[in-house]
Amino acid sequence: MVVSIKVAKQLQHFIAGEFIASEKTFKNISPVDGTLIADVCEADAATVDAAVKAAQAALKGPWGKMGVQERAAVLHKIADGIQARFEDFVAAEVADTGRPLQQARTLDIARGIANFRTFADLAKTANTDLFQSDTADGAGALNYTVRKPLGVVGIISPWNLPLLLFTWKVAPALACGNTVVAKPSEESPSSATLLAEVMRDAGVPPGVFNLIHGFGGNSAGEFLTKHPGIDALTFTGESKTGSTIMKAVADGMKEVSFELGGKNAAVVFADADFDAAVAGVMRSSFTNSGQVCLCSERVYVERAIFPRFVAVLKEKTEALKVGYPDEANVDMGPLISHGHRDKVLSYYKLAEQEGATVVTGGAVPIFGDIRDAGAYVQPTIWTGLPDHARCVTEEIFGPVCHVAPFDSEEEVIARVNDSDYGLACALWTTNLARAHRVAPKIDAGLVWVNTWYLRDLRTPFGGVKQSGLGREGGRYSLDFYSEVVNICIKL
Ligand SMILES: O=C(O)C(=O)/C=C/C=C/O
Repeated sequence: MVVSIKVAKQLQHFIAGEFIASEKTFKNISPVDGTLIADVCEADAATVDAAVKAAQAALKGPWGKMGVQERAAVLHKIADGIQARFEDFVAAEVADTGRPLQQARTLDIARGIANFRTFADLAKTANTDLFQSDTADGAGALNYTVRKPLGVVGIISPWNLPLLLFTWKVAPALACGNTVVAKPSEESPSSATLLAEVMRDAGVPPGVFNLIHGFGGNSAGEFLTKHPGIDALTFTGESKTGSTIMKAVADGMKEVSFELGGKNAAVVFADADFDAAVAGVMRSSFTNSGQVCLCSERVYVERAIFPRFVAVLKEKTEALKVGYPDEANVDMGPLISHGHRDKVLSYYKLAEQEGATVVTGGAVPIFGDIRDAGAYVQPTIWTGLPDHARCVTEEIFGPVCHVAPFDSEEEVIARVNDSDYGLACALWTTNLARAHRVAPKIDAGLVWVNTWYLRDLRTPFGGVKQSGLGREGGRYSLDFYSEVVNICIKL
């Protein structure tokens, strides 16, 4: 049984505090069984323009005059609103993505609430700089910093963790006094639409939060990116889309924050806690059907434990329960769409052409029921590919990893770093000195040791190289979503 969705059968834009339909619509299809979830309105350039104008107007309204304490209270009211409709948000997220109910509850919706609360409190408590400066005349000067809103922030968020990543940008943008025009992915419009209802009911002034639906190129995403009224743009998604957006905003010199792709590594040393490392690599390879930018698609295992590690990983992977979102103990749902499944299956095929040994998986599970019309794939493990194989260098974004042996720290660090990406890495070792020695040598924005995807929302989050520009999280978000101004007073 697929979880019943509680959003309207037509998902509309939310502009200046009102839900607005548009002529053109597209279909939101369930990845569990291929049925229609809802028709979704597609914003044209005029609709996007109306949204940006509403956001600009709202800056001059009560929101622009609101102090940080009052603004923080509004963000807590939004969090309260999500909490009050928790199961509606779970149903919306699960309907769009087919993910296990349990994950939607403990990760996606819980983090939607946490993101608003975290940035409400950070905005209230974050200090800025003050320097007492010497001057030639001995009287001195004071240099202090103030943070001011950027203005209208354009937000384009992805389908893999819909509410989590949507609110990871909306919350700090609002906390810093901006207004927003936000476009969720066309693959996951439901929870963002519910959030618009919560914003309205929480009394967020009209025009502060505007929601538009649509696609990227030649659709809402492009119209938003190119709109002259946008003062900054934040995007999470594929690296190639990131560079397209960067070109689009270059003329207007807009501030941009990008959290992009990855081809993350997990490194398991022989001195690791074996069971913890297996469990950790299972999580970092198969969570959310591998559809997390932080997932490990490359696993390096010290040679001494390589055969045993692969054997146990195979056994655990074959024990994973792939099924309906609301099945008891389900571990993995489908991919987001048939289109994305075609991409992942093309890599499953490519791997065999590149000479991979398919330890397990590599195909589509046959359920013999309505799920066969969904977008499921088997969790998959490969070995035997060379480091330069496309399946070992290109982001697949599915439940798959390639496991390779290594012999020394120097060797594995070089192999991990030999990538166009640099988002995250997970190291597994019980040797403290090794952990502190190796972690800083990894070219990535995030390095976990003996864990994966443990998140403290105050920390900087973002990637190096093709994995992104800038950092989100804690005061890093406050700095991105503000103009940081230095004021010098001559005493
Ligand atoms: O956990 C977060 O705050 C976050 O940004 C996760 C990003 C995952 C991308 O796929």
